[in-house]
Amino acid sequence: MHDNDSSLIIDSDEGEKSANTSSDCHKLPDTESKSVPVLPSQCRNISSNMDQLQAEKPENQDSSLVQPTTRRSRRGFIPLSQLTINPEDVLKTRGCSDTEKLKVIEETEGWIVKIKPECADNLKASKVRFPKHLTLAFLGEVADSFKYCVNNVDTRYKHLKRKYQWEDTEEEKDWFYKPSSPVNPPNSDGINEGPFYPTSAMLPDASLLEVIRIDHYRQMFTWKKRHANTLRRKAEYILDFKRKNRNDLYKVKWCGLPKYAATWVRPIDISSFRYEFARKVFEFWEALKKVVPHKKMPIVRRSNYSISSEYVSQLCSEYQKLKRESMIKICAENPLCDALLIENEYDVSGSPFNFEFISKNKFSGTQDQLESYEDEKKTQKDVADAMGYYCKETCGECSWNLYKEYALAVHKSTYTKHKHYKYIEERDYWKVCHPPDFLIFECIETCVCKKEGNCKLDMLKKLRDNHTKNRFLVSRTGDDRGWGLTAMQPFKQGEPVIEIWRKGLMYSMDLTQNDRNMAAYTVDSSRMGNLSRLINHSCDPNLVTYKIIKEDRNINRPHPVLFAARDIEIGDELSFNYKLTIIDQNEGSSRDDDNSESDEDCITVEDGRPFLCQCGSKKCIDREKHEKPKKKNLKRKNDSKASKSKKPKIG
Ligand SMILES: C[S@@+](CC[C@H](N)C(=O)[O-])C[C@H]1O[C@@H](n2cnc3c(N)ncnc32)[C@H](O)[C@@H]1O
Repeated sequence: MHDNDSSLIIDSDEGEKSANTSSDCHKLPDTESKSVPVLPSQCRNISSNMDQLQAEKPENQDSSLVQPTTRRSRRGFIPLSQLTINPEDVLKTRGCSDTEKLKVIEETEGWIVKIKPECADNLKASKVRFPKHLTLAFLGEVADSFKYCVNNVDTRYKHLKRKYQWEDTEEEKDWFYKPSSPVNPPNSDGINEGPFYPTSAMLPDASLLEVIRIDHYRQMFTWKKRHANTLRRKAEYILDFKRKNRNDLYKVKWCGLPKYAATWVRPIDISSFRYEFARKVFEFWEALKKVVPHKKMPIVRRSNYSISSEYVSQLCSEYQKLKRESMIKICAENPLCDALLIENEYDVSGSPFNFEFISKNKFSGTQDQLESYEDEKKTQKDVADAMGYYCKETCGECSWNLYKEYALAVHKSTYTKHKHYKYIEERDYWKVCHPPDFLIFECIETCVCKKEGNCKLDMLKKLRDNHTKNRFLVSRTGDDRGWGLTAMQPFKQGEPVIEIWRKGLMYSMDLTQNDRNMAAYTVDSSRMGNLSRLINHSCDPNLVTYKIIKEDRNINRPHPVLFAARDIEIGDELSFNYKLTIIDQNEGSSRDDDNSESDEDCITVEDGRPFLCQCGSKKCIDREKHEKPKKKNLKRKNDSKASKSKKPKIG
């Protein structure tokens, strides 16, 4: 291990300081041409440099355990990477002598101490007091040598509190003592091997906000900038580079941590995954070459250098592209890979999958209701069969007949022979070809075209058959909208994208069309659903909802399907219009924000819309509300100036 203690301090503010003082800081070799920009060939030197460093590391060093040492840093504390925490000692220092009972501590992730849930009560009984900020994060205050960490955490906590204006709540005081259950069951030795205790299980009665906050703290402490270099985390990619007094610093985005947790490190301080890091450095220079003009690349003889922010943001989007491409490649190369792609570069909130993932609608009513639903379905189908609503000679016959009935009955419009899908020859695909407020009737098994295998009107079936082939990325939006769904393949305008099983805040969508006498049916994905549940609202959406009628030929049981409203590229966030409606309670009138579709399935929330829209589109209904107050002030100022200037002169 590198024994220069000042090398510990590598963060955005202090990295520079340490770089100045350190004598063996990493720098690119000066031996080559002095005016040559730093190019990938030289990056290989970095990697060989790091190989050397790796070799210097004692073999038996297990970085998952903090090692004992007597060496103290110049600042008077022991570098965390050189500390050992002996759980029993810790307990002794806290006056807990019954070590058999209190098998308390698992040491993980550098310096975070996890307390086994069953011990929490014992600790409570033995009156061990933990500072509040530590209890929040489920840390233990373990030894005096950790004091500085505690102070650090304290400062961090105060900062966060100020930043997010968090207030203490009553429950917070109690959080530490709440029993928890680990993720994995104990192994044969009775030891819990779960990687982490999920906050929701740990705090079953905590509100969602509290759970998020605790998770946030826990994560914060795992990536503390000061110790980023000792964390056992892989570098995901390098975001930025600067040279300060001939010392090179790289800004690293760590795997599993948000972008804002990126830290400045010197390669020499990277204690884990060095080879990986060297590769990332190499990739960084490769990517940088693509965006920074040759003239502006850092030259070796310059002792100070930083990349202009314009190039850094270009580099980030380049990385994003590369990352997504590699995700797609991984999926394509592995035909069995039915994994969900999840990406969160913005914060530390956990998985969005707090619902049961299902691939078919489930009926949530009682057995009686289910039976009557099945009976109704059967009757409808029998009626449809008897009426001959299936293709007898040509594909599309069934849909024309059904459409005729529907158009005349519901829309009272004149019927013209109708086609649901149109073949676009030049681009070789079938697209939907009528407005979304009409139902689509698809061919069924009784149809002759189905029997002969030349049906062209069964898009929903194709969508279902292909549902694993359509690739999506679940991604954090980076604003208050939470998670969203991103296309990982292009879709052409009019193509079906995904079957929808939820709508709006309530994650539900009413299906009933026009028969007020029939029981209403709703697709509700609050507890179960598919990926469509994660699609956000937009006032200028790239998806549009169509309703498709299949086997039972029942217009009150359509399958909502999202079709591409325009061409969608890889990386575009998917969105559709929730048709948010405000009911004006005083006047009893409703305002529909989108008149293009019928208002049968609008979300109507009596005291206003369920959320302020943050879709960011030019057509956003809440755009004005998000505009910076500065502008308004400016406007007000201008107005008042104008009104002053307009004042008629008296006399
Ligand atoms: C069906 S969920 C969509 C997935 C959701 N973003 C998540 O993380 O679970 C609908 C919720 O997402 C949020 N949301 C969706 N679109 C939004 C928008 N345009 N502006 C603000 N919030 C939005 C709202 O909180 C809404 O209740």
